[in-house]
Amino acid sequence: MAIQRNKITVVGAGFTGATTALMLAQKELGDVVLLDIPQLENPTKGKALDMLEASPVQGFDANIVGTSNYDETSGSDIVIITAGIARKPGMSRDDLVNTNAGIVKSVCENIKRTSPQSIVIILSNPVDAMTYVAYQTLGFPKNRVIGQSGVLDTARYCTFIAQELNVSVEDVRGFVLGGHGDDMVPLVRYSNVGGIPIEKLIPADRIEAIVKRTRTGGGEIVNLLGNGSAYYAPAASIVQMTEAILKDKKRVLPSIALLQGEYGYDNLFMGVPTLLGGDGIEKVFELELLPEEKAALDKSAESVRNVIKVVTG
Ligand SMILES: NC(=O)c1ccc[n+]([C@@H]2O[C@H](COP(=O)([O-])OP(=O)(O)OC[C@H]3O[C@@H](n4cnc5c(N)ncnc54)[C@H](O)[C@@H]3O)[C@@H](O)[C@H]2O)c1
Ligand SMILES: O=C(O)C[C@H](O)C(=O)O
Repeated sequence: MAIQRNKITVVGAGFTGATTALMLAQKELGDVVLLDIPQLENPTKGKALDMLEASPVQGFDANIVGTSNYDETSGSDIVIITAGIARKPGMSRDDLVNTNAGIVKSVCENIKRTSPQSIVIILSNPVDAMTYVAYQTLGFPKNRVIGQSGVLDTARYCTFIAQELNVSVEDVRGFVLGGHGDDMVPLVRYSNVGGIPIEKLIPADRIEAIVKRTRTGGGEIVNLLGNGSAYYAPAASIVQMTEAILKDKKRVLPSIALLQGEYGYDNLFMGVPTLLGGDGIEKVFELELLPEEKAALDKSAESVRNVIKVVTG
């Protein structure tokens, strides 16, 4: 009996999109359709074919095609949106809002038509506001419209903690709440190494430095690259979320979710701990926060609201 593979569409075949497509195929999470604009159809086909030709060497069974035609994406289980412009040194993610809102809206109009049952994961920046735009345009239930930021921000945070203590990254646990901007909230109190709270292991001034570096982690890479933004860790983050959904793993991962009263916010998309499984965001975990943690989250929420206002008028 033939088992049908999952179908995953990646919109935007640039740095993050192409890297994501390759990682998805390498993990055999499904067949991948990589889509970019018609002017880039041949390079998109070329990237997909090049990836496919790596499959006999690496031993993965997954088809990968490039296209600019949404009909080829139809019936996708998951759609990942990486389309849009990336920032350059000196820019904030919010500077991308007008251009990327137009792009995300047009992409979502097509997805709504061709993959109406899909779960959509948004990467394009400023990602909290772009997830809002996607939700408005798609008209899908909130569990099927998910933004990626927290897995990446948490990965950076955990990398820096592991480096600080010279321990395995596998033993570091923590998470980052809030918007994907410089006032995101790494939750120090909930972070541990092998179960030991990091506050018992790292001096306060060093923790503060790690929190600061996490908040500006995207900018650090932008400044080093000079002409674009991070893509390896962002792609790995999207792939982890996709795997959690396609394998119904019920992972507890931070995602950008629509908040309707949780944490005291209404009608706001922002990063919170979620349960990711076959239905997308199956639950938002609400934690009790100390007054200073809530104040930091309020500040981050305010920044997200201000960007959303730009797109809602
Ligand atoms: N949320 C996150 O954590 C995170 C992480 C990394 C990157 N990003 C964001 O992801 C986006 C992409 O980054 P990148 O490094 O891949 O940029 P990139 O410039 O390498 O690729 C973007 C691609 O999108 C394509 N595109 C533009 N308009 C399109 C449309 N209407 N339909 C289909 N494709 C279209 C472009 O042709 C290009 O190939 C940026 O906005 C970036 O800021 C977010
Ligand atoms: O920093 C950026 O502009 C890209 C992305 O949001 C990141 O955090 O790497």
